[in-house]
Amino acid sequence: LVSPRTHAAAATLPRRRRPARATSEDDHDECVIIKFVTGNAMKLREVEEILGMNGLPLPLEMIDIDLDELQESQPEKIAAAKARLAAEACGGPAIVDDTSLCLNAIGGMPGPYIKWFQQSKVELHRLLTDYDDKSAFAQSCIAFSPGPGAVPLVFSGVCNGTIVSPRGGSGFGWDAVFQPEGSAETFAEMSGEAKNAISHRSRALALLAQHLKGDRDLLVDLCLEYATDPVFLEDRVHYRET
Ligand SMILES: O=P(O)(O)OP(=O)(O)OP(=O)(O)OC[C@H]1O[C@@H](n2cnc3c(O)ncnc32)[C@H](O)[C@@H]1O
Ligand SMILES: [Mg+2]
Repeated sequence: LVSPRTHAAAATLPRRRRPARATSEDDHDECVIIKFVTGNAMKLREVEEILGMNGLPLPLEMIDIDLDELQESQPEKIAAAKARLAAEACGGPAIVDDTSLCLNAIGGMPGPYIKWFQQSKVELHRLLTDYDDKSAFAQSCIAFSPGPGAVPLVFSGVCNGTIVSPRGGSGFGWDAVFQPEGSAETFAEMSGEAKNAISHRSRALALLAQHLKGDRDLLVDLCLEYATDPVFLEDRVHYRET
């Protein structure tokens, strides 16, 4: 983490020394809450399970907003655009996840368009009927924005696997047709803990947590400098009980 407004260039900038804080300022730190923004309750649950109580150096609050999503083939760009919107909607630091499922035999499609495939009820395993190559990978792009107007940072986690006929009753989305490499079970046949131990999402969140744990004071400064009066999208927002 580096000085506000330039954090994307982290590697090239000297680290800022933070002055000693008065008690009232320390209290102010407690106001910095990072919002995890998603419209998907199942994704939300996994993120809570993966990060647990102490996964990040600042409190994380889940907020249910179904953000508009950029249509774009590069998932990192989609996640970054989503994080920008999320930070604007919350008026403060925000984290989002954008997930792709890429089938290698058909050039990585549907990739980030997987949500629309799911909604159209296309049976994913049938897409590969004419292909020997059933391999696929799931990718989670987790983007963090310290506040409105900031350049988000994106962390990517990948889980390789195979597309199979649907098996298993737990999980969500395409979990029943994705069998991760090295496992005899699909994600939907595994326990939540087993999925979280190897999933695309947990890999991306581990990178995020590793990045944010560096210097808590600097992270607080960064978030406070971007903080503005909250601009809530009143008609689309409701809080989730945490
Ligand atoms: O509000 P957001 O966070 O965007 O939630 P979403 O459901 O729109 O999620 P995505 O835009 O990332 O779309 C990914 C699609 O893949 C599904 N999905 C995401 N993560 C998954 C996972 O770990 N296992 C199975 N399906 C998943 C999800 O239900 C969507 O249909
Ligand atoms: Mg989405």
